[in-house]
This record gives sequence, C-alpha cells and structure tokens, in this order.
Amino acid sequence: MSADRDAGFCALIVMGVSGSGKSTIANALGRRLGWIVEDADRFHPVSNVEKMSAGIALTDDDRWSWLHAVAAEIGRKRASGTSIIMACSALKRAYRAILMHDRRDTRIVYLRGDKDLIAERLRARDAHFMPPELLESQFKTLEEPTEDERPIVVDIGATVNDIADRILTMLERSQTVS
Ligand SMILES: Nc1ncnc2c1ncn2[C@@H]1O[C@H](COP(=O)(O)OP(=O)(O)OP(=O)(O)O)[C@@H](O)[C@H]1O
Ligand SMILES: O=C(O)[C@H](O)[C@@H](O)[C@H](O)[C@H](O)CO
Repeated sequence: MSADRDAGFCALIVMGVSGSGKSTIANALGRRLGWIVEDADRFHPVSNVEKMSAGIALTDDDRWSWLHAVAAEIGRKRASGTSIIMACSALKRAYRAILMHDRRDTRIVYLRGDKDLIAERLRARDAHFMPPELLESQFKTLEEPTEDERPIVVDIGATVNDIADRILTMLERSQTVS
C-alpha cells in the first residue's frame, strides 16, 4: 500500500490530542502494513517533557524545534525508501505544514474524539508523563485538519481493530479517486 502510487515511500501522520489513541492506532496500522512505527514523543527535548510532566502546556516556541526534528526523521525514512507511521499530535495547521511539506507521499490520519471519552481513557491509562489535566489545553490548541490537507478522519469511538480497518479502507478509496 502506498499513499502515492508512483512512489515507493509513504508516510502516515497519526494526529490528535493527547489520549486520542495515536500510539495505539499507529501500532495497529504498523502491524497491518508492516511499516515502521515511530512516536514523535521520542523527539521532544527533555525540557518539553519536564514541562508537560509538571502540567504546563507547551507553547509554539516549545514545539517548533521538536516538529523540525520529527520532520527530519520522516525525511531520513523517505531518503531510504522506508515507509513510516508517525504518531504525532500535530495540533495546528502550521505544525502539520512542517511535517507535510506539501508532499503527496505523506497523509494525515486524524483521530477525532469526544473530550469526555478521551478524558475517561486518559484517566484509565497506565503511568504516562502527560497528565490528563492538559487535555483542555490540547483541545484549545487543536485546529482540525481541513479538506485541502486531504486528511483521513476517523472517529475514535470504535474498537482499535475497527478504526485501523476504516483508516485503511479510506486510504485505499482516496487513492483510487485521486
Ligand atoms: N479505540 C480504543 N478503544 C479503547 N481504548 C483505546 C482506544 N484507543 C486507545 N485506547 C486507550 O486509550 C489510552 C490512550 O491511547 P494512546 O496512549 O494510544 O493515546 P495517544 O494519543 O498516543 O496519547 P499521548 O499523545 O498522550 O501519548 C490508552 O490507554 C489506550 O490503550
Ligand atoms: O503538542 C503537544 O502538546 C505534545 O506533542 C503532546 O501532545 C504530547 O507530546 C503528547 O500528547 C504526549 O504523548
């Protein structure tokens, strides 16, 4: 499977607020597609992780260098022809622009969910540096992707398997019509 039939490389950016299921769904997609799965959290400077752990929301300035590091990783995978699924919050359009670079070989998968459901999942989640209290600020920062970003949008209310199935079906469909 490829988001661009003419190219061997494809990147999927699985985006959404904290607790929307990015890591879970990215891993499910990785198992099905056999692609490498990465988590953008791995590229945060220690200072960002410390801030979030202390319950302080990141600012744009905290995020720029991190986003460029994530984009650089996607670029390295592109250079080696290794398709990748990147779990990354990518909350704002400007953040996604850094990751997408107007490339047809990179597609956004947006995990859309109700705040109450996500809060419930965050409360039930095992130890994680991201405190549930930051969910409010995640929603405030969120700019949902618009049509021109060609997002695959999926509701997170279903099971992990169903969500992964839907994403792959929508990806296939959007390729046949583009
Ligand atoms: N479709 C689902 N149904 C039920 N539980 C789910 C589903 N997707 C994710 N979860 C659970 O919700 C919690 C949050 O998921 P996950 O950690 O993957 O989110 P995330 O977006 O990667 O969060 P963060 O950005 O904070 O790292 C986890 O405990 C996960 O097991
Ligand atoms: O942009 C952000 O605010 C961050 O990326 C957060 O979303 C966290 O890193 C993530 O939720 C924890 O995994």
